[in-house]
Amino acid sequence: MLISIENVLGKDEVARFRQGLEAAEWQDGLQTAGTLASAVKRNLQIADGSELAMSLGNHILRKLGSMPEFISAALPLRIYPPKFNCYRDGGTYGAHVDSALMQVPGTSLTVRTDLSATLFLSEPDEYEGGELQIEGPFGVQAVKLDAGDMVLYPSSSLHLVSPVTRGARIASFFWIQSMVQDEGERTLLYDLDRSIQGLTAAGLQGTPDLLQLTGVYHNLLRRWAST
Ligand SMILES: O=C(O)CCC(=O)C(=O)O
Ligand SMILES: [Fe+2]
Repeated sequence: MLISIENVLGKDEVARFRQGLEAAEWQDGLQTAGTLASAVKRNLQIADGSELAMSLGNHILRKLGSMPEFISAALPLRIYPPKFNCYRDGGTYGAHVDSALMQVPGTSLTVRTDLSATLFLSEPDEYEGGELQIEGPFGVQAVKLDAGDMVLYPSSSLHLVSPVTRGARIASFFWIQSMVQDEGERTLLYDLDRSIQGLTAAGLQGTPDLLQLTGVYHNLLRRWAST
């Protein structure tokens, strides 16, 4: 399942991020590419653990923590500290699958990558190309969102970023270990939660049917979640 979440950052926050990032030191993304990725990765990144990456990353995590749609879709257990990348001058990231396990630098913590996220920090008209193309059960989906919006997709998907032939594409990207490892189970829980939220908004709160549906949600979560 591929989910776009709008307005993770407002336009003023995006502008503040961009100011910081444009003045920052960027390094060759190859420095952190695994053997599989290094043949296809051509971009720039901010150093992991830099003060800027940490402070912007923490801001993103705080925002996401208060977003019911993100919590419902990801059921996050652990989140890899957000990283920042930039593609320009033909920069691209060819087809790859993200590594299954990522150790958080400077810690002994390992994140199993269940979900991958890209939070766009450039507006689509600022650059040519740079679509995130994600392979799914119904073919390839090309994603290019407004600045401040984020896409979530299963880390098991083959994906690529097409070459940026004009301007620059700046983004934050990171991985999430979900309490529900199985993509199919997580999708069912997300769909069920959306229905419950919809029925609640329609004024059915407190009715026996909605209570029962809410019970089913929690009982499935109890079965499928690990903490
Ligand atoms: O830049 C993006 O949108 C995705 C980056 C990516 O796929 C990766 O770093 O593994
Ligand atoms: Fe990737």
